[in-house]
Amino acid sequence: MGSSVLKKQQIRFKQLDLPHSIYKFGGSSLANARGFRKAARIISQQLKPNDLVVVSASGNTTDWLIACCEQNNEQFDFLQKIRYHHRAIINDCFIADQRQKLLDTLEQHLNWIERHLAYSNQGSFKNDIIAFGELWSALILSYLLEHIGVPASWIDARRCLKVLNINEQISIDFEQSKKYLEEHLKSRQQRITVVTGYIASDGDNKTCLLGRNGSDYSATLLANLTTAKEVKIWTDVAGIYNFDPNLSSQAKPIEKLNLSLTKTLALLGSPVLHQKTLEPICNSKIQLSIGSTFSPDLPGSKICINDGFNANSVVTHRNGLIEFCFTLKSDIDLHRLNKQLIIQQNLNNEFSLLLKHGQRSLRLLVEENNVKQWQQTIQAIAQSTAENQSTSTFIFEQKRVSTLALARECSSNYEYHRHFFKTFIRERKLDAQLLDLEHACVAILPQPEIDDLAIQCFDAWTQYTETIAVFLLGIGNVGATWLKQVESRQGHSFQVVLKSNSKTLFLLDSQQSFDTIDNSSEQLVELIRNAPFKNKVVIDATASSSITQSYSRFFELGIHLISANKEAASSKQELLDSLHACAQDHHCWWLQNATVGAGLPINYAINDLLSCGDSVTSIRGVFSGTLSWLLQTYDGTRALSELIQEAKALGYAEPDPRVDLSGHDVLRKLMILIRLTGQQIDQSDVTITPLLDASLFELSEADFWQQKEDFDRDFNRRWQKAKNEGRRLVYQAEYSLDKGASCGLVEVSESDPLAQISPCDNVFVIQTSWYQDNPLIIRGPGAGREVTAAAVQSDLNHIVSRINAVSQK
Ligand SMILES: Nc1ncnc2c1ncn2[C@@H]1O[C@H](COP(=O)(O)OP(=O)(O)O)[C@@H](O)[C@H]1O
Ligand SMILES: N[C@@H](CC(=O)OP(=O)(O)O)C(=O)O
Repeated sequence: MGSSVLKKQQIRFKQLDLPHSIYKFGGSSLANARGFRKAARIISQQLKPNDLVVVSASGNTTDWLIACCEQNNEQFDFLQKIRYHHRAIINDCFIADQRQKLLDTLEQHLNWIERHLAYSNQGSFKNDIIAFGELWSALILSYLLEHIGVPASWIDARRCLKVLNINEQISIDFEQSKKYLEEHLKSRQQRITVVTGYIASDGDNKTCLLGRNGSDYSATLLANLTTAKEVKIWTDVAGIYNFDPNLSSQAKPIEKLNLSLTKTLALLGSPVLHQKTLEPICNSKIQLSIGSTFSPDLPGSKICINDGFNANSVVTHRNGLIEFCFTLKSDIDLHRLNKQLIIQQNLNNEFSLLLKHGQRSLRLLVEENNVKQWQQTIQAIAQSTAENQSTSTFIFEQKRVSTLALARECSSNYEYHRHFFKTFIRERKLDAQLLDLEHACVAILPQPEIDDLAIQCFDAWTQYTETIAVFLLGIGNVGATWLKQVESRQGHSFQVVLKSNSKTLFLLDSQQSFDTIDNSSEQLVELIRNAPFKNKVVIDATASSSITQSYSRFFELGIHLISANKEAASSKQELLDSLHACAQDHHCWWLQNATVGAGLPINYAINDLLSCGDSVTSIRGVFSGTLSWLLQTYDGTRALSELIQEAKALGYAEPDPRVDLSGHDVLRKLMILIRLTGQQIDQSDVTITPLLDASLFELSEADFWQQKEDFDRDFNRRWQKAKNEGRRLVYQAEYSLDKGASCGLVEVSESDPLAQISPCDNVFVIQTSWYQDNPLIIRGPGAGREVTAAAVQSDLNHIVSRINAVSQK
């Protein structure tokens, strides 16, 4: 079918009043009179004249019609079932003449079926018999619409959906279908048309079926042919859920899902949407959605054809399958076999999955009902390719199985899914074959029915995704120590799911490392975004400014943040304000207790005072644990440079110790505290004097160390002078409302609280309205891996309890 034909037809169609929407009501929606009434109400409220409605056979009618065609003595019981089922609907929906007319028509049709069932060659009428299911639904619904005042008519799709039928292999004849459809559209005169789904006809007007559940396909095909803007599939559940909602009340509908997840679900045999249904809309702008006939106000699911990835996952299973194993005596034509698989999958909406194949063996999963047909197909393929037909005999085994799968929307970030799924199977000691598909982990289990196991899997997955997931960025001093602390305790209500250094990301669970990914890249954010956890917390234990560039993305994605990294908190006021606003807008918490005073509760103390109505008038203190250690340890016996190296080795100093020596680290902490008191400040507002001569900080690190003799000598002189005067050298940070902010090396008396500290201590002297004459003093270790890691943990504890409080609401 040339695409030029399609285009030409579309231009012609534009002159007609084309349908905007096509609604499809499935058998589960139309299973009873209530369902028909609900459908009619939705149509009357939402559709416009010229729109189309596609219907399936009511409830199990198609199954019953197929059963009627089986050669056994239950044929007429099934016919009776069909009779009572439809009579009940007609009697409930209509009165008087309309009722009688429909009952008469039904009876005529049933008589026709009965007569044809008696024929010896009834096989040739099988499709005509099965087609009645859709016909009755169209008839009843169009009458019902008229009955409630909606102008409507119905059409047998065999008059407008034309197929090419070559050796029972059916393909859509777009040209003919458009021609007949156009004729119909011209004549419908502002009425809603109800079209029978699932059925079509070939060039000889013989009835052809579009495969089980094929009415969805009829709807998307009609949308393609008429360039409709939307297709909505109405069923008995409100969209595609993360698990079969009829099996668990905990299953949640997915509002938006992309085509790859939808296709994966179809491949795994989920009944909601079939592969073929998606074909006519794949490269179009047609909006496909799914909603519930019984709760039409619920949002339902939208299939986003061109949309990116979300982090949706679905637990899906399929009972009643047969695993086929063939060992052939000659090579099989795999190309032909694959083609046949696609044909049977696509045209008949049959489930089948080729598990494994060699030249002379293959394993295949198929539906229980189709075993015979597959056996014949494979035998035929094997025989046609064997050089000597007698050698093509094969040994064939079959096993009843079910499949359980965890499908995911994105193809990256599958480790979490895989880890969960493997653990789930392993812990239950299930005898399963595991299969890794691009978008799903699949287990083939030797049981014919696994509903209970699927429910357990869904519950376990829900629990797994609801744990609070922690992503640790930076496994240097603080990060690695925090991790050790976490590992040494048990019973956490969070789970560390990723750790990273500047080059590599590790998923902790599986001990797998990813390819080298730069931390600053959008890839890291994507990885965290797509991780399948409901509550996510990032710990930034890096000293990297590039990570801070991702902060706003984290907040936009609803991810909470703990910063031990001071970069963002001490950045430009304007930037900081926008980050806080972003966190607030997205209901995210951003805690930074570890940025100042290591584990000392300085942030919490100030926040508490402010929240009680106090106000801070001044803060003064020693904020650098490193400088505190250096200045308290220095006694003139060892050179300053030697002590600097030792501080680095002990993990007190920043990776480049000059960040400490320049006073820059103190400046950042001072800014963070001032901002915490509610004041605005930028770097240019702070007077800063480095510990050593300012020119030393303009050198490269190597050149800096070349100057050590000079700076060791200068420092010793200054220290000696203070000592001689009975004073102590401290690196002080100071801020007051009237004098502003500064930091630098000062001499203080022995009785000053800033002098009364041990090496490594920080001290904060805080004056507030209420602590004016006798200031509040917080003193204790202000550097060191353990205490800083504890500060991170303290923030995490706060976030965890807030998340838990919110989820209990
Ligand atoms: N993940 C899922 N989301 C929604 N429905 C599902 C899911 N898995 C299985 N189902 C089942 O699919 C059914 C809808 O498909 P189907 O019976 O073919 O509908 P219809 O008859 O309307 O075409 C639901 O009733 C539900 O039990
Ligand atoms: N009635 C047909 C076609 C169909 O699409 O049905 P449903 O919409 O109920 O899945 C079948 O049962 O296969």
